[in-house]
Amino acid sequence: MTVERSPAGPALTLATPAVPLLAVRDVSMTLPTPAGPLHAVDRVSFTLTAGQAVGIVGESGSGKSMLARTALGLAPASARTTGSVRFAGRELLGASARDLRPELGPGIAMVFQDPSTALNPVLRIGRQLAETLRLRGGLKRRAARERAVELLRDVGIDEPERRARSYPHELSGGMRQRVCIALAVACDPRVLLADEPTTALDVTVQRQILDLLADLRARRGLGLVLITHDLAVAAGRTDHLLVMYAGQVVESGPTAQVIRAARHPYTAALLASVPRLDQPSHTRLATVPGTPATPVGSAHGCRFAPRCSRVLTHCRQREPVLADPWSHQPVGPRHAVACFAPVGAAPGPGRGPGRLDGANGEDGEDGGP
Ligand SMILES: Nc1ncnc2c1ncn2[C@@H]1O[C@H](COP(=O)(O)OP(=O)(O)OP(=O)(O)O)[C@@H](O)[C@H]1O
Repeated sequence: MTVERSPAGPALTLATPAVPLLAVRDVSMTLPTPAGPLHAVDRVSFTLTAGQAVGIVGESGSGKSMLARTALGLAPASARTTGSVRFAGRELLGASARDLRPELGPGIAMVFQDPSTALNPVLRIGRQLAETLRLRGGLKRRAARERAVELLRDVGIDEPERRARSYPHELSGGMRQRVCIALAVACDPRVLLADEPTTALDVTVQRQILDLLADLRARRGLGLVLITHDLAVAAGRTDHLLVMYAGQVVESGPTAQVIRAARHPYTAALLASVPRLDQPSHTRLATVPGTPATPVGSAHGCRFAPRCSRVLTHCRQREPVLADPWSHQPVGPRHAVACFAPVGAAPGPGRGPGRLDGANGEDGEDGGP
């Protein structure tokens, strides 16, 4: 909290930093499997403020969806969860589904990968929207019908009055996803969690849907959590990035900075696998070598070590913690990495996350997690 002097006189005004809408602190989620406990989410922390977009990226199985579900109190029934998730000041972890409904219903909404499974195939889309508005928004029948059409217009559907009478199968994949987004924002949520919202769509439509999410975020001051396996989707669309590997966040920082100067070898490998416009079309894309780790049972050392090009003996023995590589401070709002040999630093056993070569105060602040 900072104190500012009013220009009109000696009276003081207090300027508080943005209060997080969603504060995820040290959240872990373990699932029982025949091979032992699966640490699907391991000590993850982040915050989201109004109007901010946080991207969660990582390969398939890295724990992105499980993190999102745990944060919403939707982890599988057999899961063991620890940590804290506060939404608008209220603790969500450990609360029953019944207790959560009044908070989550209007407060947090989700958009999923496959719009066709999220819609009822035998109901016209206007009816589906109107039902949601009546049941969850408390609108009367006529007001709900009118609002449904407004919402369709709001998410960029042409001729919304006519389209409201369509069944889901009569719409394109992009239009169906727009309808799902309309359903998600129908009751004015404060947080929108989008889990691979464009993975099932072709590239042009992907861009339109991402533009729509950015537009809704700006107009409604929504906090957006964008989950994707594709760094290119998160780049330029999010303020802060969390890179997940085997259930852990291995790098966290302002998106532009992480993209410009990735410090974790895993992030660097993910970046190398993103196609670039200036690459000749026949260029073979790099892939992250090896297969993703499944965090089952107890393990020693860095989970990425078996696939890492910069691995040290040390990395197989001790687990690196997420820390600010410039200041040796625990994870803060700026760029942090969990690596003993971050990209840009001369590797050396026992140095821990430390000062990086050439690293200085050039990194942007985003006030993020
Ligand atoms: N219901 C479940 N029971 C047991 N293990 C599960 C269950 N759901 C997911 N997992 C495991 O939890 C880990 C994290 O899965 P999660 O779905 O969060 O990954 P992800 O990063 O979202 O990948 P994807 O994009 O493929 O969904 C994986 O090892 C996965 O196999």
